[in-house]
Formats: sequence, C-alpha cells, structure tokens
Amino acid sequence: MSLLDVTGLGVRSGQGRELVSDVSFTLEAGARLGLIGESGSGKSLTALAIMGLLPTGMTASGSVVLDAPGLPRTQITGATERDLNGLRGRAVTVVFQEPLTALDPLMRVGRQLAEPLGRRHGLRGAALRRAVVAALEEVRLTEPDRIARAYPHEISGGQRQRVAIAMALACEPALLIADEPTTALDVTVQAEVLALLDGLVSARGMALLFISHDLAVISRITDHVLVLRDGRAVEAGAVRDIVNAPRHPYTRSLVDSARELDSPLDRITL
Ligand SMILES: Nc1ncnc2c1ncn2[C@@H]1O[C@H](COP(=O)(O)OP(=O)(O)OP(=O)(O)O)[C@@H](O)[C@H]1O
Repeated sequence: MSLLDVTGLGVRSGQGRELVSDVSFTLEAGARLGLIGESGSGKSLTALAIMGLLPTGMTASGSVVLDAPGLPRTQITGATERDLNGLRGRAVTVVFQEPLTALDPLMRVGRQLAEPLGRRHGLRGAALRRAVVAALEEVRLTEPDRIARAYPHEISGGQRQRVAIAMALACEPALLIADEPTTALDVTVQAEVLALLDGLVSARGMALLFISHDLAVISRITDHVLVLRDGRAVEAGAVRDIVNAPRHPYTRSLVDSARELDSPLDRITL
C-alpha cells in the first residue's frame, strides 16, 4: 500500500468550473515527486485537496488515500474535519511559498514552534525550550536563541522560511508538501533552502511532493515529475527522460524555457 494514492482527483469551484481534472499519481514512503506547471495549472489546488484544505465552496471528487505509519488509512475526499485534524501535521504537512502563511505575526517564533513540539513529544519547561532550540538548529539557523525570541517580522525572509520548515517538521510528518517554497526568496537563499530541504527529507525519510513552475528547481530536488496543464496531467516520468525527450508540446515548451533561463539542466542531459 502506498503512502499516498491519488486516483482521478477532480476539483470544482463553487460555480461548477472544473479546475483540476482526473489527476492520478502515487507516492511511496520516502519517495519524491515534483508537480510542475505554469501559474493556474492546478498545482496548489491539488496540494490543498491532498491536505483536505480546499477553499470553502470548492469540492473534490475522485480518491485521495493517505496511509501513514501508525495512523488510520484515510480517504481524504469526504473525510470529516476531525479525521483530518488527526492526520494534518503527522501524516502530511505543507510548506507554502510565503512563510508568513504559517506564522502568527503576533507571537514570538519560539512560542509558535513550542506548540506543535510540545504536543507531539509531550514536552514542557526546560526540555521544551531545548527542543525549540534544537529544531531551529536543525534548519541551520545560527543564533537560535535570538530567533526564538524574535517576532516573525524581526527576521529575514530566508530565516522565516527556515522557521516555517521547522514548524512543518515538528510533528514528524510522513509526507511533506512543499508548494513553491523557494519562489519568494532571492537566488542565493533559494539554493540554500533547497539544499536544506533536500537534506532534511533524506535524513528523516519523509516523502516529498515538491511543487514548482520551475523545472530547473524541481530537477535539483526530485527525479520524478508530473506535468500539469489546465488542471490535467499531460505527462509524467523521470525528470531525465522528460528533459531529454519531452513527449507533450507543453512539456517541450517548459524544457525549452528552462534551458534558456538556467544551465543546471545541462548536467541532466549529459
Ligand atoms: N479560491 C479560488 N476560487 C476560484 N478559483 C480559484 C481559486 N483558487 C484557485 N482558483 C483557480 O483554479 C485554477 C488553479 O489554481 P492553482 O492555484 O491550483 O494554480 P497553480 O498551478 O498553483 O498556480 P500558481 O503557480 O499561480 O499558484 C486557476 O484557474 C485559479 O484561477
């Protein structure tokens, strides 16, 4: 049984517009998959449907089954909020493009991180404070004590995204969804955060669903990819095959524009 099994996923708006149609893929424990497509192709809605977090009024159809170790196997489409609350954080969690989505602007970073860490590991007092510092160190934040005392606006964008990653990891999820996690960062920080995610996903044996419009970024972190266009999957396979021999014209245009913008793809074609 796969960790995540998505079959014929559809998402409709409240007005009945089909925004995602018939998307299928599976993820085994510890596996990685990239979801690529241009703006509006349905990447984020697919991620939100997997989390059971679609905006009010939208409906999901088809099947999304999460089967994380130690948790009940759950059909996400149609699950109750109570079932979903038991899964979010532990079975699956998400890091968004904008770290402030995950952070409360009025609460110090350390306290925010203490909540899930305390809940997950049953820690309090000095042990919990040590766990907060360790979590900040794990995402390679220097000066963890200062960061723990800071409010989100008092740290840089790259530091905030590291904190958001630490928050996402606090409940030790089996599956991490990263939705354009480096898009809002400048190029150097982008590369550092990508390398950090890569290392953490390997070290913890998590599965990763990595969403991006950028094939070069995807190729650095995963070797398999699903190409979405207008809410439909048009091609899937190994990044290497897709880069070397794209079958769908849309995929070819993604590869061509990635080649123009970025040279890292060259090493894949060697
Ligand atoms: N809350 C919403 N209400 C109505 N339509 C929406 C809503 N959110 C997204 N859509 C529409 O659904 C389609 C897919 O959107 P989605 O956000 O999944 O795309 P995306 O590939 O993640 O794009 P981006 O890279 O810009 O985030 C788009 O046509 C978008 O306009």
